[in-house]
Amino acid sequence: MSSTLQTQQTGQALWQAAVQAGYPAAIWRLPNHSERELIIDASGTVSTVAMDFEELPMGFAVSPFINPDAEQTLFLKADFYWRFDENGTILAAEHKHTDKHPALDALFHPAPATARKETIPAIQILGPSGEQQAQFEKTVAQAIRQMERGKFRKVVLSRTKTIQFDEQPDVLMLFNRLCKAYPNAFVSAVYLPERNQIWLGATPERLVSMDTDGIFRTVALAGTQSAFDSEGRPKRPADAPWTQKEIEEQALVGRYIIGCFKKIRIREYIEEGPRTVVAGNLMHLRSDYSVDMQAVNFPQLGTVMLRLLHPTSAVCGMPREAAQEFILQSETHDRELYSGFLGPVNIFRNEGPESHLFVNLRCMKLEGQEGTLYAGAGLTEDSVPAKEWRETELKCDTLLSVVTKS
Ligand SMILES: C=C(O[C@@H]1C=C(C(=O)O)C=C[C@H]1O)C(=O)O
Repeated sequence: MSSTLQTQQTGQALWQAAVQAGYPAAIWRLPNHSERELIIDASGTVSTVAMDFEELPMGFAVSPFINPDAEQTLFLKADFYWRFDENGTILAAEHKHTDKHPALDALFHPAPATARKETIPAIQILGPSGEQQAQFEKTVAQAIRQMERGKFRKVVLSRTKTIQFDEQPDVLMLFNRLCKAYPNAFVSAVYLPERNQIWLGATPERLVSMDTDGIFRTVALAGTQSAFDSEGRPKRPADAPWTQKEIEEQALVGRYIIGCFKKIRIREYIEEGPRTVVAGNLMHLRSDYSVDMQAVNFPQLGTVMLRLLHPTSAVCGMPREAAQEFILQSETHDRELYSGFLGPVNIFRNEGPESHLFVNLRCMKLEGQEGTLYAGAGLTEDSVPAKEWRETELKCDTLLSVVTKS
């Protein structure tokens, strides 16, 4: 490890160097943490792996929505790893390669980082059109009819919103703004050179976490309302009114998780909630589940549960197969990595490795100057099409308000 590197590089310069040289890179900040972590895969390509926490090295996983048994998961190896504090001071660094690696030239002697643009480039909203809104609402009505006929009980329908930046946005600046705006979200930016994409997001939904103490965690998150009242004042979470539709919708996600525990005969889980949680401009209902993996003597619990859980009924529906079929038939866009999962795997912190996978929500795919925002809404028999559209608008705003405000 080079000492020059430790003192002179900043997250900004390293990220820029990786992107300019075409090396896969991921930067993230865990919920309620201040440290940022950055990895670079020096192979230059992202591999496709089966998600197995016991087998995988230290890295960052990214999964598409469609990923049966999590066997087609993209994986960025942590050939280079740094941890920074809020001000960019390096707290820890770990490198698998020596000074001979060609990646080093690009990373450690980068072209001077272009001056930080303090202002965000202007954007134009390219879509959706009124026609797309009408189409979305028509599909909601179709889903309601199918649910009335008993085809499925819940389905999550999504849509996109396309924006065009007037010039290339500074991704690290947007990342830092998201970290500041949403302290309790998982904030990340992932550069995938083969796809020529950067995915940026601030998600409120944990899918599978395992900390150094061997505690497994997951959540049931659903139900959405604005975090502000009609006069724009923040609502008190404890006073948030939830309708029967939303309570039922969240309960379905919880039941699905408990069903997964039952399948593998885990009875010793702790369930807390549901309670109202704030996620930026929104509020949701959330129940938390945890299992002490040592106490149940089940070290593979994370891997097994991930395969059973994804995609949960928070992003797909229930029963899963029928809901997924409806999504694939009715949505007019490819979800790609939206509503998949992403996060650090086997990152060594303190005493041992930790893994934290989140559902890829409140995210934007950036291709050059074009950004695609994704948002979905959980539909049940009691859904009202116009309200579901409004909900997806609010979900797009979580990211949009941060990437456009100057
Ligand atoms: C599907 C999304 O969010 C999910 C759906 C929710 C809902 O239907 O109320 C709430 C939180 C998330 O589990 C999204 O943000 O795109």
